[in-house]
Amino acid sequence: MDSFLDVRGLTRRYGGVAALDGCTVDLARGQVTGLIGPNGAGKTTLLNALTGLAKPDAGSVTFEGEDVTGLAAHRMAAKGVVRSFQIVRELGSLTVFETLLIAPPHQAGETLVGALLARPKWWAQERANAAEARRLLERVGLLKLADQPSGMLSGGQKKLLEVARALLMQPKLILLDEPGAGVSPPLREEIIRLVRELKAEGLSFGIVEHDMHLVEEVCDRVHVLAQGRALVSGTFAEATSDPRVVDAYLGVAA
Ligand SMILES: Nc1ncnc2c1ncn2[C@@H]1O[C@H](COP(=O)(O)OP(=O)(O)OP(=O)(O)O)[C@@H](O)[C@H]1O
Repeated sequence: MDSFLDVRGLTRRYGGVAALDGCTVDLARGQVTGLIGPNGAGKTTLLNALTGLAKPDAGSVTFEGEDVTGLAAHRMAAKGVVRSFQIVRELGSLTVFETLLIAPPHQAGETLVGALLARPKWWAQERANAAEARRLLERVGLLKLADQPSGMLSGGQKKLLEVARALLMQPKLILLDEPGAGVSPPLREEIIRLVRELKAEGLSFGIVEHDMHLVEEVCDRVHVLAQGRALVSGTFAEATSDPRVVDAYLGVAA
């Protein structure tokens, strides 16, 4: 089988809490994989561990056959694994265009603040990225808002801008943390359309999401996480009809 992203026995502890506890999941090339599960299941920690923001205590991550366990964010991004970063409120006075350009995390730093501190480097990259940034804003339907302060964007428009920022890094795999959260229904449909379109072009996705409509619409497969590990994997229909999953969501001890 084509090996894309394979997570084996990943463990990450915070004090006495095992946020990930021997988590084994795989994300397939060219597919949208949902990472779902009740609050505190370890979904965000998994995204963080895959993108250098949480160092695993045990286990392994392999991407395209190469061991990438614990690599820093910029190194994962260079390999083609990129996660979306929330647009922080303090940068709301920057225009949409500037916000897109200031945030190529694999280049200038892992955070927006890091990107700001690395300004000279950023200016050089800005010129190279400007044309591509315009193209991507058009792609996600935000070009008409390019000169507006990004703080004025709605929740859904911010999510679209986050996807554009991830795309600027020319990834193979995009990891999205709750793309449907705080998004109005029309823009949620727009995000669903965009993810499907990008998948058709060969991009792969891993999506952490509580909005089951969005998961059902875009995910080829889902892994249901509970208590730091994968409980059930399969299609959305298979997973959500599994009694163990129902129990996990209802808070019944596994
Ligand atoms: N930085 C941290 N420090 C301490 N505990 C943490 C930290 N990050 C996560 N945890 C704990 O690890 C567990 C898993 O958290 P995580 O955020 O990964 O779950 P989640 O599935 O993303 O939850 P949600 O759906 O509510 O966002 C929780 O018990 C959480 O309190």
